[in-house]
Amino acid sequence: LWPGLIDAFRDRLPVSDRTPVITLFEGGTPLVPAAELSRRTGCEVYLKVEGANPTGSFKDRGMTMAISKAAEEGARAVICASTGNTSASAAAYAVRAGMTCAVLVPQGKIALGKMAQALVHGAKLLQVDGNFDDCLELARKLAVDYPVALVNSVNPYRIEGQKTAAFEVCDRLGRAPDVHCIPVGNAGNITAYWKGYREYASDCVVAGTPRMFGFQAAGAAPIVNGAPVLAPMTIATAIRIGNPASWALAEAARDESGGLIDSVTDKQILEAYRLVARSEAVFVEPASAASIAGLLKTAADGRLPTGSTVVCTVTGNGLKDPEWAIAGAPKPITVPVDSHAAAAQLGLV
Ligand SMILES: Cc1ncc(COP(=O)(O)O)c(/C=C/C(=O)C(=O)O)c1O
Repeated sequence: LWPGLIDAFRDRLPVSDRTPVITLFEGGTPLVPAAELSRRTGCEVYLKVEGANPTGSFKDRGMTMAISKAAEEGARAVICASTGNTSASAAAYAVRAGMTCAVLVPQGKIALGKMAQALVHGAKLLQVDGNFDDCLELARKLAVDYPVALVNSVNPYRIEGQKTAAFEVCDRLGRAPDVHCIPVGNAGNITAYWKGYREYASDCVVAGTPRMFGFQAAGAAPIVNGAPVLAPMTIATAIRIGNPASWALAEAARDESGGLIDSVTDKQILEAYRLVARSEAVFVEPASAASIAGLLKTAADGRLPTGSTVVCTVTGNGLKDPEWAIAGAPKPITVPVDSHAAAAQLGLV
């Protein structure tokens, strides 16, 4: 039986028997072999399906740690800025801890499923007349001036929780992958994976570390451009971030691992989004498909050596943002209650 993240990796996390364990039994997510992506790239490709976490994204890994440590420190209220998934997760874990939760989201730029989660869990939600970067600046100021604990990925406990995904990949494969593909927004997750891989390698649990391949949306690619993006634009609203809080750490992960950080267009993201659902039966939200789009891009341009073992983290559940699945689908057909009519429409006759 899966004990939840903190108990699964207790000896590798900054917890003690004084740390209350606030958990929704997150982690232990599927590592799904991707036959079609393997065929197309000539590699051995796996998907780390983080949409299978309790609130539907990888954020639960960081939140079980951040909220448990906040509880240990006596916090009664938490705050975060979010493009949606952090707020959904913080709201849920705050309920488990009996804390109040304030979330700051960029006005009109949060997917419906994520907004629903924050609201249904009773978070105090403020829409900020600005983008995510403005929200994070505001959340940081509030956490300094008021008795609320900041649970964004600038909180090191978030990174500690999220690094466990790298442990799970290695435990399941029996080795570190050659390459790990991941979307990059505020850059906490690429930082966390790299930390986890380095820890496993330095403890000789695995022989080596993967090259980290991070991918930003072309309209929100500050690390690729080498400058903040003042008005980030992408349909992948989860990574619509122009000034990542963990910018330097993401570059360190790229450079130390001999990897890369590149961008993919919204068109490439949507193509990957549809491909992975149609061929691997995994429904991810658009931002998550950036890692698949990046896999395909680097395979096509020769930067991904054939025969590599590759893991792509798909970070969020497709149910969070279903509009793009519907927008791209053929219009639904309506038939009378008549089996011949239905058979004809289904091409059975
Ligand atoms: C589905 C999904 N995929 C990728 C990312 C990028 O991860 P980071 O590079 O660690 O930021 C996010 C991030 C979301 C938030 O930053 C937030 O919820 O505020 C996400 O929700």
